[in-house]
Amino acid sequence: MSRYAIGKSFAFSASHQLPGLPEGHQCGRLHGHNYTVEVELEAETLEFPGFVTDFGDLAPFKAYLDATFDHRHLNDVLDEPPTSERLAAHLATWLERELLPQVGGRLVSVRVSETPTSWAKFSPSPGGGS
Ligand SMILES: Nc1nc2c(c(=O)[nH]1)N=C([C@H](O)[C@H](O)COP(=O)(O)OP(=O)(O)OP(=O)(O)O)CN2
Ligand SMILES: [Zn+2]
Repeated sequence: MSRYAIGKSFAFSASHQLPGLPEGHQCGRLHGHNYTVEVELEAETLEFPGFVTDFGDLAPFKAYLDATFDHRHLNDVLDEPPTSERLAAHLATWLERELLPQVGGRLVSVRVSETPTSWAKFSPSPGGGS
C-alpha cells in the first residue's frame, strides 16, 4: 500500500549526566547538548488540501519541548538516565497520548540527536502504541 510521510524538526538545549559509565567516560561528566528532535508521521490518504497533517498541528509538541526540556537538566525531567534512546521513547509516548488522537497521521518514529554525528530512534509498534 502506498503511504505518504512528513517530518518536522524541533530543537532544545539541555544538560545531562549519564550515571554508571566507566571511570573517565566523557558522558559521566555534567555537560550539555543542542538537541534535535525529528518527528515522522505517515498516512495512506491525505486530508484537505493535501496534508498528512498540517505541520502547524505539531505546535503543541514544540510547546511541550520548550516547557519541559529546554534549558533544563534532563536528569531532573526523566526518571531514568536521559540517553537519546530514552528521550526518543518518552517523546513518542507523549505524542501518541497527548497529540496524535487530535491530529491526522500515524507516528512512524521520533529521532533524537545530541550531536551532528549521532542519533537514536524510537518507532512505536504498529497498532500497539509505544
Ligand atoms: N547509544 C548512546 N550512546 C551514547 C549516548 C546516548 O544517548 N546513546 N550519549 C552519549 C553522551 O551523551 C555524549 O555526550 C554524546 O556522545 P558522542 O556522540 O560520542 O559525542 P561526541 O561529541 O564525542 O561526538 P564525536 O562526533 O565523536 O566528536 C554517549 N553515548
Ligand atoms: Zn551527552
